[in-house]
Amino acid sequence: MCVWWYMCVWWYKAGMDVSGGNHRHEAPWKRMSKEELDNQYSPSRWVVRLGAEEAMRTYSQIGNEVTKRARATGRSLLNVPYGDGDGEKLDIYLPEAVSEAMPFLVFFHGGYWQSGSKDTSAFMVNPLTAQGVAVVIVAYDIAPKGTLDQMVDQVTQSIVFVQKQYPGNQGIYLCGHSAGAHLAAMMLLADWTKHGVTPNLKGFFLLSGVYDLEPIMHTSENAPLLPALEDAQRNSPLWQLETAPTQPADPACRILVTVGQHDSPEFHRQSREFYQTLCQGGWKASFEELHDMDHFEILWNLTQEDYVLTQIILKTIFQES
Ligand SMILES: Nc1ccccc1C(=O)C[C@H](N)C(=O)O
Repeated sequence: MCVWWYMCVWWYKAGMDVSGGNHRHEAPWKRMSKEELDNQYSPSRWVVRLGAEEAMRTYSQIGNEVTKRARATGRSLLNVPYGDGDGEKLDIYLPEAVSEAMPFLVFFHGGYWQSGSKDTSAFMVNPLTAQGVAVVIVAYDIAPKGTLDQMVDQVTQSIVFVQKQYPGNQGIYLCGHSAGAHLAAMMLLADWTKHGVTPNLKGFFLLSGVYDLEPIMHTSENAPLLPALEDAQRNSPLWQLETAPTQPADPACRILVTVGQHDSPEFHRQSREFYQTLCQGGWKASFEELHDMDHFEILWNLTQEDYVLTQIILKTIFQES
Protein backbone atom coordinates (compact mmCIF):
# COMPACT_ATOMS: atom_id res chain seq x y z
CA MET A 1 0.00 0.00 0.00
CA CYS A 2 2.80 2.36 0.99
CA VAL A 3 4.77 1.63 -2.16
CA TRP A 4 1.70 2.28 -4.31
CA TRP A 5 1.10 5.59 -2.59
CA TYR A 6 4.67 6.75 -3.24
CA MET A 7 4.46 5.63 -6.83
CA CYS A 8 1.23 7.58 -7.34
CA VAL A 9 2.73 10.70 -5.80
CA TRP A 10 5.84 10.38 -7.98
CA TRP A 11 3.73 9.86 -11.09
CA TYR A 12 1.57 12.87 -10.31
CA LYS A 13 4.58 15.11 -9.74
CA ALA A 14 6.35 13.86 -12.86
CA GLY A 15 3.18 14.58 -14.84
CA MET A 16 3.04 18.14 -13.55
CA ASP A 17 6.66 18.63 -14.54
CA VAL A 18 6.06 17.68 -18.17
CA SER A 19 2.75 19.46 -18.52
CA GLY A 20 4.49 22.66 -17.50
CA GLY A 21 1.57 24.00 -15.50
CA ASN A 22 3.24 23.58 -12.18
CA HIS A 23 6.85 23.39 -13.25
CA ARG A 24 7.82 26.42 -11.19
CA HIS A 25 7.47 24.43 -7.99
CA GLU A 26 9.29 21.48 -9.47
CA ALA A 27 11.80 23.35 -11.61
CA PRO A 28 15.04 21.36 -11.69
CA TRP A 29 17.19 24.42 -10.99
CA LYS A 30 15.62 24.69 -7.53
CA ARG A 31 17.43 21.53 -6.55
CA MET A 32 20.79 22.74 -7.85
CA SER A 33 23.65 23.98 -5.72
CA LYS A 34 24.99 27.47 -6.35
CA GLU A 35 28.04 25.94 -8.06
CA GLU A 36 25.83 23.90 -10.36
CA LEU A 37 23.71 26.96 -11.23
CA ASP A 38 26.86 28.95 -11.98
CA ASN A 39 27.96 26.14 -14.22
CA GLN A 40 24.63 25.78 -16.03
CA TYR A 41 24.48 29.52 -16.67
CA SER A 42 28.09 29.95 -17.87
CA PRO A 43 27.73 29.22 -21.59
CA SER A 44 31.48 29.37 -22.23
CA ARG A 45 31.99 26.29 -20.03
CA TRP A 46 29.89 24.19 -22.42
CA VAL A 47 31.71 24.80 -25.67
CA VAL A 48 33.22 21.63 -27.10
CA ARG A 49 35.86 22.70 -29.59
CA LEU A 50 37.63 25.41 -27.57
CA GLY A 51 38.43 26.16 -23.95
CA ALA A 52 36.09 28.58 -22.15
CA GLU A 53 38.38 31.60 -22.39
CA GLU A 54 39.44 30.84 -25.92
CA ALA A 55 35.78 30.60 -26.94
CA MET A 56 35.04 34.07 -25.53
CA ARG A 57 38.13 35.50 -27.19
CA THR A 58 37.28 33.94 -30.55
CA TYR A 59 33.72 35.21 -30.25
CA SER A 60 34.81 38.85 -29.81
CA GLN A 61 37.49 38.51 -32.44
CA ILE A 62 35.06 37.22 -35.06
CA GLY A 63 32.55 39.89 -34.04
CA ASN A 64 35.17 42.58 -34.42
CA GLU A 65 36.33 41.42 -37.82
CA VAL A 66 32.91 40.86 -39.36
CA THR A 67 31.69 44.24 -38.13
CA LYS A 68 34.72 45.99 -39.66
CA ARG A 69 34.12 44.11 -42.90
CA ALA A 70 30.40 44.92 -42.98
CA ARG A 71 31.17 48.61 -42.44
CA ALA A 72 33.86 48.60 -45.12
CA THR A 73 31.96 46.74 -47.81
CA GLY A 74 28.35 47.86 -47.75
CA ARG A 75 26.25 50.95 -47.28
CA SER A 76 25.70 51.77 -43.66
CA LEU A 77 24.41 54.50 -41.40
CA LEU A 78 26.38 54.30 -38.17
CA ASN A 79 25.60 55.60 -34.67
CA VAL A 80 22.12 56.81 -35.55
CA PRO A 81 20.45 58.05 -32.33
CA TYR A 82 17.13 56.39 -31.48
CA GLY A 83 16.80 58.24 -28.18
CA ASP A 84 18.37 61.09 -26.22
CA GLY A 85 20.77 58.97 -24.15
CA ASP A 86 24.44 58.62 -25.08
CA GLY A 87 24.12 54.87 -25.43
CA GLU A 88 20.93 54.99 -27.50
CA LYS A 89 22.47 54.47 -30.91
CA LEU A 90 21.99 51.97 -33.70
CA ASP A 91 23.72 51.01 -36.92
CA ILE A 92 21.75 50.44 -40.12
CA TYR A 93 23.27 48.25 -42.82
CA LEU A 94 21.49 48.65 -46.13
CA PRO A 95 21.22 46.26 -49.05
CA GLU A 96 22.49 47.41 -52.42
CA ALA A 97 19.02 48.03 -53.76
CA VAL A 98 17.43 50.31 -51.18
CA SER A 99 13.65 50.55 -51.50
CA GLU A 100 10.73 51.81 -49.46
CA ALA A 101 9.53 48.27 -48.88
CA MET A 102 12.58 46.52 -47.46
CA PRO A 103 12.28 43.93 -44.71
CA PHE A 104 14.31 44.78 -41.58
CA LEU A 105 16.10 42.48 -39.21
CA VAL A 106 16.84 44.19 -35.91
CA PHE A 107 19.52 42.50 -33.81
CA PHE A 108 20.16 42.64 -30.05
CA HIS A 109 23.53 41.34 -28.88
CA GLY A 110 24.12 39.12 -25.87
CA GLY A 111 26.69 39.24 -23.06
CA TYR A 112 24.56 38.73 -19.97
CA TRP A 113 23.33 42.35 -20.04
CA GLN A 114 26.84 43.37 -18.94
CA SER A 115 29.06 43.03 -21.98
CA GLY A 116 28.92 43.07 -25.74
CA SER A 117 28.46 45.96 -28.12
CA LYS A 118 26.85 46.79 -31.44
CA ASP A 119 30.39 47.42 -32.69
CA THR A 120 31.24 43.71 -32.51
CA SER A 121 27.89 42.19 -33.44
CA ALA A 122 27.32 42.59 -37.19
CA PHE A 123 27.46 38.81 -37.76
CA MET A 124 24.50 38.41 -40.10
CA VAL A 125 24.92 41.63 -42.07
CA ASN A 126 26.58 40.38 -45.24
CA PRO A 127 24.42 37.31 -46.01
CA LEU A 128 21.20 39.21 -45.27
CA THR A 129 21.92 42.51 -47.01
CA ALA A 130 23.01 40.44 -50.05
CA GLN A 131 19.40 39.19 -50.22
CA GLY A 132 17.79 42.61 -49.83
CA VAL A 133 17.24 42.68 -46.06
CA ALA A 134 18.24 45.81 -44.11
CA VAL A 135 19.98 44.90 -40.85
CA VAL A 136 19.89 47.09 -37.75
CA ILE A 137 22.28 46.43 -34.86
CA VAL A 138 21.16 48.10 -31.66
CA ALA A 139 23.25 49.37 -28.74
CA TYR A 140 21.69 49.56 -25.29
CA ASP A 141 23.04 50.58 -21.90
CA ILE A 142 24.52 47.44 -20.39
CA ALA A 143 24.89 47.10 -16.63
CA PRO A 144 26.04 48.66 -14.39
CA LYS A 145 25.01 51.80 -16.32
CA GLY A 146 21.65 50.40 -17.34
CA THR A 147 19.11 48.39 -15.35
CA LEU A 148 17.13 45.59 -16.95
CA ASP A 149 14.02 47.79 -17.04
CA GLN A 150 15.98 50.50 -18.85
CA MET A 151 17.37 48.02 -21.37
CA VAL A 152 13.87 46.74 -22.12
CA ASP A 153 12.70 50.31 -22.58
CA GLN A 154 15.61 51.15 -24.89
CA VAL A 155 14.96 48.09 -27.01
CA THR A 156 11.30 49.15 -27.28
CA GLN A 157 12.36 52.65 -28.35
CA SER A 158 14.78 51.32 -30.96
CA ILE A 159 12.00 49.33 -32.64
CA VAL A 160 9.64 52.31 -32.53
CA PHE A 161 12.41 54.35 -34.17
CA VAL A 162 12.85 51.86 -37.02
CA GLN A 163 9.08 51.77 -37.64
CA LYS A 164 8.81 55.59 -37.67
CA GLN A 165 11.88 55.98 -39.86
CA TYR A 166 10.78 53.33 -42.35
CA PRO A 167 6.96 53.24 -42.24
CA GLY A 168 6.84 51.41 -45.59
CA ASN A 169 8.93 48.49 -44.30
CA GLN A 170 7.98 45.04 -45.43
CA GLY A 171 8.19 43.64 -41.94
CA ILE A 172 10.39 44.04 -38.89
CA TYR A 173 12.01 40.83 -37.66
CA LEU A 174 13.67 40.83 -34.25
CA CYS A 175 16.69 38.69 -33.61
CA GLY A 176 18.54 38.33 -30.34
CA HIS A 177 21.28 36.16 -28.95
CA SER A 178 21.52 35.03 -25.32
CA ALA A 179 20.64 38.09 -23.19
CA GLY A 180 19.64 39.77 -26.45
CA ALA A 181 17.12 36.97 -27.10
CA HIS A 182 15.67 37.76 -23.70
CA LEU A 183 15.35 41.45 -24.64
CA ALA A 184 13.78 40.58 -27.99
CA ALA A 185 11.32 38.19 -26.29
CA MET A 186 10.29 40.96 -23.89
CA MET A 187 8.86 42.74 -26.94
CA LEU A 188 6.07 40.14 -27.00
CA LEU A 189 4.80 41.98 -23.91
CA ALA A 190 5.36 45.54 -25.12
CA ASP A 191 2.54 48.05 -24.96
CA TRP A 192 3.00 49.94 -28.20
CA THR A 193 -0.01 52.20 -27.73
CA LYS A 194 1.94 54.63 -25.57
CA HIS A 195 4.55 55.01 -28.30
CA GLY A 196 2.07 56.20 -30.89
CA VAL A 197 3.01 53.53 -33.42
CA THR A 198 2.65 49.77 -33.69
CA PRO A 199 5.70 48.27 -35.35
CA ASN A 200 5.10 45.90 -38.24
CA LEU A 201 6.54 42.93 -36.32
CA LYS A 202 6.50 39.84 -38.48
CA GLY A 203 8.90 37.52 -36.72
CA PHE A 204 11.23 36.75 -33.85
CA PHE A 205 14.45 34.73 -34.08
CA LEU A 206 15.52 33.85 -30.55
CA LEU A 207 18.96 32.27 -30.25
CA SER A 208 20.08 30.53 -27.04
CA GLY A 209 18.08 32.84 -24.82
CA VAL A 210 17.08 33.05 -21.17
CA TYR A 211 13.35 33.58 -20.65
CA ASP A 212 12.92 32.95 -16.95
CA LEU A 213 15.31 35.10 -14.95
CA GLU A 214 14.54 33.61 -11.54
CA PRO A 215 17.34 31.01 -11.60
CA ILE A 216 19.75 33.70 -12.79
CA MET A 217 19.15 35.61 -9.55
CA HIS A 218 21.14 32.92 -7.80
CA THR A 219 24.21 32.99 -10.04
CA SER A 220 27.31 34.98 -9.06
CA GLU A 221 27.53 36.69 -12.44
CA ASN A 222 23.97 37.98 -12.60
CA ALA A 223 22.74 38.37 -9.03
CA PRO A 224 23.56 42.13 -8.96
CA LEU A 225 21.21 42.72 -11.91
CA LEU A 226 18.22 41.27 -10.14
CA PRO A 227 17.92 42.65 -6.62
CA ALA A 228 14.44 41.23 -5.95
CA LEU A 229 12.16 38.46 -7.15
CA GLU A 230 9.76 41.07 -8.56
CA ASP A 231 12.54 42.36 -10.81
CA ALA A 232 13.13 38.88 -12.15
CA GLN A 233 9.42 38.20 -12.67
CA ARG A 234 8.67 41.54 -14.30
CA ASN A 235 11.51 40.88 -16.73
CA SER A 236 10.76 37.22 -17.41
CA PRO A 237 8.80 36.73 -20.62
CA LEU A 238 8.17 33.10 -19.64
CA TRP A 239 6.67 34.04 -16.28
CA GLN A 240 4.70 36.95 -17.78
CA LEU A 241 3.20 34.91 -20.62
CA GLU A 242 2.24 32.13 -18.22
CA THR A 243 0.54 34.44 -15.75
CA ALA A 244 -1.03 36.90 -18.20
CA PRO A 245 -0.98 35.58 -21.77
CA THR A 246 -0.83 38.21 -24.51
CA GLN A 247 -2.23 37.80 -27.99
CA PRO A 248 -0.20 38.31 -31.11
CA ALA A 249 -1.19 41.60 -32.80
CA ASP A 250 -0.52 39.87 -36.11
CA PRO A 251 -1.53 36.19 -35.96
CA ALA A 252 0.93 35.47 -38.79
CA CYS A 253 3.88 36.67 -36.68
CA ARG A 254 6.40 33.83 -36.43
CA ILE A 255 8.59 33.03 -33.45
CA LEU A 256 11.55 30.74 -33.81
CA VAL A 257 13.10 29.52 -30.57
CA THR A 258 16.53 27.99 -31.14
CA VAL A 259 19.13 26.48 -28.86
CA GLY A 260 22.50 24.94 -29.64
CA GLN A 261 22.95 21.22 -29.17
CA HIS A 262 25.91 21.94 -26.88
CA ASP A 263 24.13 24.59 -24.80
CA SER A 264 23.70 23.55 -21.15
CA PRO A 265 20.65 21.55 -19.98
CA GLU A 266 19.27 24.69 -18.29
CA PHE A 267 19.48 26.63 -21.57
CA HIS A 268 17.68 23.74 -23.30
CA ARG A 269 14.99 23.70 -20.63
CA GLN A 270 14.48 27.48 -20.86
CA SER A 271 14.06 27.37 -24.64
CA ARG A 272 11.71 24.37 -24.62
CA GLU A 273 9.50 25.78 -21.89
CA PHE A 274 9.32 29.14 -23.58
CA TYR A 275 8.41 27.49 -26.88
CA GLN A 276 5.70 25.41 -25.18
CA THR A 277 4.27 28.47 -23.43
CA LEU A 278 4.16 30.36 -26.73
CA CYS A 279 2.30 27.50 -28.40
CA GLN A 280 -0.20 27.31 -25.55
CA GLY A 281 -0.75 31.07 -25.88
CA GLY A 282 -1.65 30.76 -29.56
CA TRP A 283 1.59 32.15 -30.99
CA LYS A 284 2.90 30.72 -34.24
CA ALA A 285 6.08 29.32 -32.72
CA SER A 286 8.62 26.77 -33.80
CA PHE A 287 11.56 25.18 -32.05
CA GLU A 288 14.90 24.19 -33.48
CA GLU A 289 17.82 22.55 -31.73
CA LEU A 290 20.84 23.37 -33.88
CA HIS A 291 22.98 20.34 -34.49
CA ASP A 292 26.55 20.44 -33.17
CA MET A 293 26.35 24.16 -32.29
CA ASP A 294 27.51 25.72 -29.04
CA HIS A 295 26.26 28.94 -27.48
CA PHE A 296 28.57 31.12 -29.57
CA GLU A 297 28.75 29.21 -32.85
CA ILE A 298 24.97 29.41 -33.09
CA LEU A 299 25.47 33.14 -33.68
CA TRP A 300 28.81 33.53 -35.37
CA ASN A 301 27.87 31.03 -38.10
CA LEU A 302 25.30 33.58 -39.25
CA THR A 303 28.21 35.09 -41.17
CA GLN A 304 27.74 32.10 -43.52
CA GLU A 305 25.06 32.06 -46.18
CA ASP A 306 24.78 28.25 -46.22
CA TYR A 307 24.31 27.92 -42.42
CA VAL A 308 20.97 26.30 -41.64
CA LEU A 309 19.86 29.23 -39.46
CA THR A 310 20.74 31.84 -42.11
CA GLN A 311 18.59 29.84 -44.51
CA ILE A 312 15.68 29.56 -42.05
CA ILE A 313 15.82 33.32 -41.41
CA LEU A 314 15.81 34.12 -45.14
CA LYS A 315 12.99 31.65 -45.86
CA THR A 316 10.91 33.09 -43.02
CA ILE A 317 11.47 36.67 -44.18
CA PHE A 318 10.62 35.82 -47.78
CA GLN A 319 7.65 33.67 -46.66
CA GLU A 320 8.89 30.52 -48.29
CA SER A 321 8.06 28.30 -45.37
N1 LIG B 1 30.05 37.56 -23.55
C1 LIG B 1 28.97 36.83 -23.93
C2 LIG B 1 28.44 37.04 -25.20
C3 LIG B 1 27.33 36.32 -25.59
C4 LIG B 1 26.77 35.45 -24.73
C5 LIG B 1 27.26 35.24 -23.47
C6 LIG B 1 28.37 35.90 -23.06
C7 LIG B 1 28.96 35.69 -21.69
O1 LIG B 1 29.72 36.47 -21.23
C8 LIG B 1 28.56 34.49 -20.95
C9 LIG B 1 29.32 34.17 -19.68
N2 LIG B 1 30.10 35.21 -19.16
C10 LIG B 1 30.21 32.95 -19.92
O2 LIG B 1 31.37 32.97 -19.53
O3 LIG B 1 29.76 31.99 -20.46
